Amino acid sequence: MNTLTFDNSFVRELPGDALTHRQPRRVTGACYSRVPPVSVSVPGLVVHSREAAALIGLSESDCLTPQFTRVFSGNEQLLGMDPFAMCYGGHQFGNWVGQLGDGRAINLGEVINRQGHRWVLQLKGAGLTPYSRTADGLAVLRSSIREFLCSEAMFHLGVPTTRALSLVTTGEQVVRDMFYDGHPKEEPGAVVCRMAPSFIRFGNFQILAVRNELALLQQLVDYTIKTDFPHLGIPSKETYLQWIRQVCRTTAEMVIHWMRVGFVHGVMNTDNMSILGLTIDYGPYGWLENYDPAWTPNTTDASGRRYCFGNQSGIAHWNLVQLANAIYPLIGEVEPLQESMDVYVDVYTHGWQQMMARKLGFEKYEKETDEDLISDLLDLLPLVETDMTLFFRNLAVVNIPDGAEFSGRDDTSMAPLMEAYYTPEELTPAYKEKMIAWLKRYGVRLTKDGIPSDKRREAMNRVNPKYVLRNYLAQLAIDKAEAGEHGMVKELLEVMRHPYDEQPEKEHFAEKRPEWARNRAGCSMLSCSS
Ligand SMILES: Nc1ncnc2c1ncn2[C@@H]1O[C@H](COP(=O)(O)OP(=O)(O)OP(=O)(O)O)[C@@H](O)[C@H]1O
Ligand SMILES: [Mg+2]
Repeated sequence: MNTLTFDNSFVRELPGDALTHRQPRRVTGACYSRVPPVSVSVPGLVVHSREAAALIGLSESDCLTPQFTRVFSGNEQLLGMDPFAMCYGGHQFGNWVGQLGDGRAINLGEVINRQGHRWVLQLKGAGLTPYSRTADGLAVLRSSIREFLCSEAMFHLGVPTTRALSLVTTGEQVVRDMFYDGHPKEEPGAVVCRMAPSFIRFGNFQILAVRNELALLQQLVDYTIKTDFPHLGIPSKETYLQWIRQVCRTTAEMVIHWMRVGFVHGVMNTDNMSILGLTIDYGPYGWLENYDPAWTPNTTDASGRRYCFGNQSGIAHWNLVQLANAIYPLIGEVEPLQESMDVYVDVYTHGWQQMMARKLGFEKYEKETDEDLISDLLDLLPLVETDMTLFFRNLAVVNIPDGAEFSGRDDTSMAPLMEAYYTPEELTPAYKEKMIAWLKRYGVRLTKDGIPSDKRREAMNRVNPKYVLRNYLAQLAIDKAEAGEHGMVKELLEVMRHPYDEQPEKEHFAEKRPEWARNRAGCSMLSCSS
């Protein structure tokens, strides 16, 4: 542990708040406030991620020391740490809300690992900061388990994400009104240590632009380019535009991955958009079970569905426009910024098409055939409750003979897909006919590529996961953990380390949502209360 090397560039190179007390306040002329984590009474390690630990050179045995638990609960600071909370603002649900900031996240320091890579260590739930506004700076076990498991599950799925190093319980109770309906209750408190090369969000730039702190805005942009986009070279107007275009590309790629695996972020406010295109803030997120583009897990968003599955790409674009507006004063011209926004549309459109083609096992997207084939499938899926993950995974085993025309004459061709339907007994002959007709066209398309079935299956299985962090699975692990039993959290982490592999003894974790979970809180409905 004491071998960690820190290089705290953010606090070294950027101006901080002159005040050092913890009380919530408006912080101007600064990018952060120094604030140490609050000590907790009985820290207890629930789980850690060996892959995340390895990124900063920590071994398995390092993670099992009492010091590891002390440090990542906030009870001990290592030499070289210089804790701070960042100042940022944001658009929440489309409205500018002013200063937000790390209200319960505290950055411990920036580790430089043996390969020279920078990893910022950040505790979430570590106590009051100047940015806590009226809240308590804490996090509960329920939401911390969700954050920890999903961060690592996403990493193993190949989705750009912040990482989770550790999850500790604090031994303290935290009061939460889960559905904001006047029923507060005590829940166990917890702290997650996250890691990312940078936790800077769109909102870090926005707050400076809105306040007209333009010199500081430029300083933060220059710092970001120098630290996280060094290949762009010396900051200049042209560099700023290149930078924005790169943020457009990485953001598009991130959302394409979400669409590939069926992830719904749930609260895509501009303060939850990472400048590195990493998925950040695992709050009221959810995994698409039955394919329904209008689905959102976030109860706070139930009426508008702003952040539902099908809107994610459009919202990311809207958020990028807000970022472009924020850096406009450094460019002074609208046109090049507008053109940069087109990069997003371009990268998203083409990337999404290629991604869908790969999900279907094609070598590459062919507009003439695939445009209709894909859109017809996406029209078919919501007609009856169809589990997205199982549908695509099982599509690989639909029997389409190599080289020979796929007949798709009767129901038997659909057999592997039956597992994906929530009420298979209710499939009407008309629906089956439509699906079989689609499968027939799909078969013709596959024959055209001529990839041998086993090769195609392998390729499909590398992009269509078997195991995702189904909402009800996380909830079952939470129920057990709240009763003091952490085994399922660890077991889920293990399963999610190999999401594309068959794990015969873990088949039950690949099953579609059971009926009891359809309307249960935590499984299909989540609030922002965490
Ligand atoms: N319990 C809390 N105490 C203090 N501030 C909070 C708390 N919960 C949320 N906030 C703050 O409210 C704002 C919006 O919250 P949001 O739910 O997006 O973030 P979060 O889950 O706390 O954290 P992050 O985005 O860092 O993952 C942020 O400024 C956040 O720090
Ligand atoms: Mg947030």
